[in-house]
Amino acid sequence: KAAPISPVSKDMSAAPRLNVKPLTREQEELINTLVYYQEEFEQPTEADVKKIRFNFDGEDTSDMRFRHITEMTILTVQLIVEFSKQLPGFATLQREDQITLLKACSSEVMMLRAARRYDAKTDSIVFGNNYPYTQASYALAGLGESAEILFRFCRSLCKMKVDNAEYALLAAIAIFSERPNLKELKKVEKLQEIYLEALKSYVENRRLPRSNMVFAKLLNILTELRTLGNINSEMCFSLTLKNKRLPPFLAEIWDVSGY
Ligand SMILES: Cc1nc(-c2ccccc2Cl)n(NC(=O)c2ccc3c(c2C)OCCO3)c1C(C)C
Repeated sequence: KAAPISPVSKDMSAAPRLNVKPLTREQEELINTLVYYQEEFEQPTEADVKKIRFNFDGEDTSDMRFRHITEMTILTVQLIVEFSKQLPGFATLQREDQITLLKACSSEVMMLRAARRYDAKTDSIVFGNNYPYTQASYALAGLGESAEILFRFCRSLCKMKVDNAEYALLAAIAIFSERPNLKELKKVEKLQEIYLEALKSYVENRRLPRSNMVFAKLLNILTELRTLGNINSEMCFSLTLKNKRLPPFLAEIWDVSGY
């Protein structure tokens, strides 16, 4: 019985590009696995979202907005953890390194998820409970200037027409990144290399006519994610100065002292 045609190979039915290596079977499998789990852990369940009290009827204060964002973020970070655990190779790492990677990548993958949930028509980010976040609603929650940077990032990825496979691979590459205090750095780098190779092959074999340098632009996104993640850490710290507390789960995963 022939193996089922995986979605990736289906749209590879066009003639292979000139002197471009086709995706290997393993790379196809890897990408399909990632896209599957990206879908699996895309949205919080209805039940979870219901738990987030979201009745802004009456006065809609900055605090209520802020709390709503923190609760949505907790659900989303938990989905990122579940996605990471399914990544081929993740389970081969020591528990300590798994934690190090998850703490460091979570805000970066959050930004990727925000970009993926960005809707150009309404210029808003539609997280889990289908409540659109505009730049204004971010500002209302007290995240004004960082919202500017986030929305610029979302628009640029939207213009690049980053597809599901590329989002999933970018997330995996961000997860398997060199971070301080890793015990098995070489192992993480080796894993990242596999995902980078798969992304390179995937991009080169994508049929849709796209501007060149797509792979380079996708790698550039990874650098941007580092910057965004760092600004998030600065933001976390500044919140403690403004006495805006983060929920313990986020304070712990993002190393906000004094939680
Ligand atoms: C509870 C909570 N949830 C988020 C968040 C919300 C949406 C996407 C990504 C993140 Cl990390 N953030 N972070 C931001 O909203 C945030 C912080 C700094 C940024 C940024 C965002 C979205 O985006 C661009 C660069 O700087 C926070 C706290 C820290 C307020």
